[in-house]
Amino acid sequence: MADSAQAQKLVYLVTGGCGFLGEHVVRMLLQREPRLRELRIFDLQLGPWLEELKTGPVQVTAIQGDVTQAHEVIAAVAGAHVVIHAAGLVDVFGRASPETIHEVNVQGTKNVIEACVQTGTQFLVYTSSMEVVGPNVKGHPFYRGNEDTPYEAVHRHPYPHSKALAEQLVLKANGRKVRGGLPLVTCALRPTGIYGEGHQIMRDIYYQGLRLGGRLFRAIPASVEHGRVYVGNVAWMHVLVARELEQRAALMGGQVYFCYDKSPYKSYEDFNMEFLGPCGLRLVGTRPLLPYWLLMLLAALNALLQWLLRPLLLYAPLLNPYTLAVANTTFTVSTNKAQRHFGYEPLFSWEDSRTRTIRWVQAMDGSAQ
Ligand SMILES: NC(=O)C1=CN([C@@H]2O[C@H](COP(=O)(O)OP(=O)(O)OC[C@H]3O[C@@H](n4cnc5c(N)ncnc54)[C@H](O)[C@@H]3O)[C@@H](O)[C@H]2O)C=CC1
Ligand SMILES: CC(C)[C@@H](O)CC[C@@H](C)[C@H]1CC[C@H]2[C@@H]3[C@H](O)CC4=CC(=O)CC[C@]4(C)[C@H]3CC[C@]12C
Repeated sequence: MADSAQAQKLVYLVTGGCGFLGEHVVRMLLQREPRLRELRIFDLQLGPWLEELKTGPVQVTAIQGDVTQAHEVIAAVAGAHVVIHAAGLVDVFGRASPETIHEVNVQGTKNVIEACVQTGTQFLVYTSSMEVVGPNVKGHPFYRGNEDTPYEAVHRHPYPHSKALAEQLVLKANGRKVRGGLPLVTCALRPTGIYGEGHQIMRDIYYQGLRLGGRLFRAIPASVEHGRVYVGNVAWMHVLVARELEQRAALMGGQVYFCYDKSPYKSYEDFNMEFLGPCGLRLVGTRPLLPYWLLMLLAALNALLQWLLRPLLLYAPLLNPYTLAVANTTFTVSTNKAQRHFGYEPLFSWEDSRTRTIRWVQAMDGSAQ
C-alpha cells in the first residue's frame, strides 16, 4: 500500500453533496477513500455541517453553485479526477414546474458531462433512479427484476422522464474523448426508494402520524411490495464504483447498476412502520381503509387544489395521482450485478440500517423509547 502522501492524490467532486444522499456520500468518501487529497462539495444550498469536515487531512472545498449554470460546473469540475453527480430535483409532489425539473436534471447533467469533456475529467458516476425503469404509466409490476429484465419503461411524469433522459446522456457519453485524449468512463447507479437518516419523506410521514394522534391509515395493500435501500449502502456503492471505475473501465463503463441491500420487500407503508412503529406510531387497517377509486378521487382533488391554490401558496400533499400510482405498483429488484462487476457487498446489514434509522427518527423530537 502506497504511503499516505502518495495515496492522497485524488480530487473528487460530489454535486448535490448537501442533499439526503449526497451528505452520506461525502461522509463515506472521507471515511473510506484513502486516496482523497481534495473533496469538492457542489450544491445550490451548502449545509452548515460542512464546516466540521474541514478539520481533517483531506481538503474539503464547499462550492455554492447551480448545475444549470455551465460555467459554474466547469469551474467546479476542472482538475477533478472523479465526479459523482447526485444533484437533482427530486420532485413528485408538484412543487417545481416540469421545465425546472428538466432544466436541473437533464440540462444540469449535460453541463456536468460537457465539463468533464472540456476539463479532462475521466470518471463520472451518475445517481440515476429506479424510476428510470418504472413503475410505468400502465402500472405494470416489476417483480424481483434486474438490470436486464424486459420492462416497458413509459413515463409521463416529469421527474422519471428527466431521470431517464439524463441517464441516457451519461451512458451515451461513455467513451467520448476528454481533454487530453483519454476516454470518459461513465456509469449510472439506480437506487430504489432510499431510506435512512435525513430522509425528508419519512420525516414528513412521521409528523403526519403525530398530528393524527399517533396513527397512520393504510392506503396501499400489504401485498404491493416496494424495493427500498439504506442510504449508507447507496453511498457505499457510489464510493466503490468511483474507486473501481478506472481499473475496470472496459467492464463497468456505460453500465447501469441497481442499488440494493438486504432490506426486506414490503409495501411502502409497512416498510416505513419498521421505523415509525418503534417510535410510537400505529398503522391502522390490515387492508386499505378506503376503496382505490376513492383514493384516486382524493388524489385528483389534491392535484386540483394544488393547481387552484398555486397563485397563493404551495399545496403539495403526499397523496397525488402519481404517488398513489407508484405506491400501488409492485417494484422490487433482485440482482447481483454490482457484486459481480465490482465486488459490492452492502456495508450495513438490514438490522443495522433499521437501528440507525429508528435512532434518527427518535432523535427528531426526543421520542426515544
Ligand atoms: N430519495 C430517493 O429515494 C432517491 C433519490 N435518487 C436520486 O438521488 C439523488 C439525490 O436525491 P436525494 O438526496 O433524495 O435528494 P435531495 O433533494 O435531498 O438532494 C439533492 C441535492 O441536489 C441539490 N440541487 C438541486 N438542484 C440543484 C442545482 N440546480 N444545482 C446544484 N445542486 C442542486 C439540492 O440542493 C440537494 O442538496 C437525486 O439525483 C435523485 O434523483 C434516486 C433514487 C431514489
Ligand atoms: C399517500 C400514500 C399513497 C403513500 O403511501 C404515498 C407514498 C409515496 C409518497 C411514495 C411511494 C413510493 C415513493 C417513491 C419511490 O420510492 C421511488 C422514488 C424514486 C426516486 O428517485 C425519488 C423518490 C421516489 C419517486 C419515491 C417518492 C415517494 C413515493 C412516491
